[in-house]
Amino acid sequence: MTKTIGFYGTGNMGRAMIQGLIQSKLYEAKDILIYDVYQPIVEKLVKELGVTPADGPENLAEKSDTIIFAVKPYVLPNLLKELSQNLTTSQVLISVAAGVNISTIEQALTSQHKVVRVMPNTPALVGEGMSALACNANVSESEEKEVLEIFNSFGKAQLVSENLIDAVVGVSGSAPAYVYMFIEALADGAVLEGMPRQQAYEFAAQTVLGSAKMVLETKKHPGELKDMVTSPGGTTIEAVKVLEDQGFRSAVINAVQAASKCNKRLS
Ligand SMILES: NC(=O)C1=CN([C@@H]2O[C@H](COP(=O)(O)OP(=O)(O)OC[C@H]3O[C@@H](n4cnc5c(N)ncnc54)[C@H](OP(=O)(O)O)[C@@H]3O)[C@@H](O)[C@H]2O)C=CC1
Ligand SMILES: O=C(O)[C@@H]1CCC=N1
Repeated sequence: MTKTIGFYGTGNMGRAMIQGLIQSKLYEAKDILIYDVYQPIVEKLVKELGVTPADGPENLAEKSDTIIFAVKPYVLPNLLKELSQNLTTSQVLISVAAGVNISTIEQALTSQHKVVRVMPNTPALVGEGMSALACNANVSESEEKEVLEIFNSFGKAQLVSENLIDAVVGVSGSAPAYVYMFIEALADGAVLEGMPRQQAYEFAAQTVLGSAKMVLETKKHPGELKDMVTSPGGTTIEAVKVLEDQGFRSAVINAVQAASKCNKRLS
């Protein structure tokens, strides 16, 4: 029998996962049900992607085998309470909301529900997401595998213990934002030196992509890869010194910690 997956919330993160899932071909677009309070976004996704709009929130709960909640953190507990009569203990309920603990979700429903807390990121849209998953005790091993398959379909996914989700927010959930800032800043530097802006974005983004691939594929320590670029008395060490003088590393470490702390605070 064909399995269905439902999404509450089709904003930035919801859309990224939906598009990633369709591109991966794990689900056919018609088997993806969506519900969002903002109707224009639903119409747009139905038209552009061919997903199925639910006839209201209860209808989505009743028709979906697996459900992903991609609404804002403060919306989630009330939404779960509203749906408590429609959600069953055989469905796998996945939340991507920052700062919402598994126990908060269980309290809004019952401790018998199958709950998975996930922290994904928006590169899911292009099949290069990074997600961390934490499951409650009601999720069976085969269901755990199915959820991993969903999140691996648009990138990479790992099971973690729930207490690591705060670190995950800092290092990957929120991190695309800092990487885009870095790309923008790299390009601004090239523009300052006279390169046209569009060309500068391509040089900067491809350099970030290639450097990330080197870390993942060579498995070398990032410091060793840095040293391979840094010729004695050369251009790179001049740039490295400026970054160290201006607190680049500690700025990034503090940023990761700030996002993690905020995630803890939200819970
Ligand atoms: N953006 C990101 O990079 C990441 C986000 N997340 C998490 O994903 C969740 C969504 O974030 P994001 O996509 O950025 O937020 P968005 O605001 O872009 O999307 C949320 C959508 O949910 C809609 N919504 C509000 N209430 C309901 C409801 N009761 N039922 C269905 N839909 C509803 C919102 O409509 P309206 O705007 O009209 O309220 C909006 O369209 C958050 O919990 C966030 O913590 C996790 C990892 C990364
Ligand atoms: O900024 C946020 O709160 C969400 C969670 C991780 C990325 N975006």
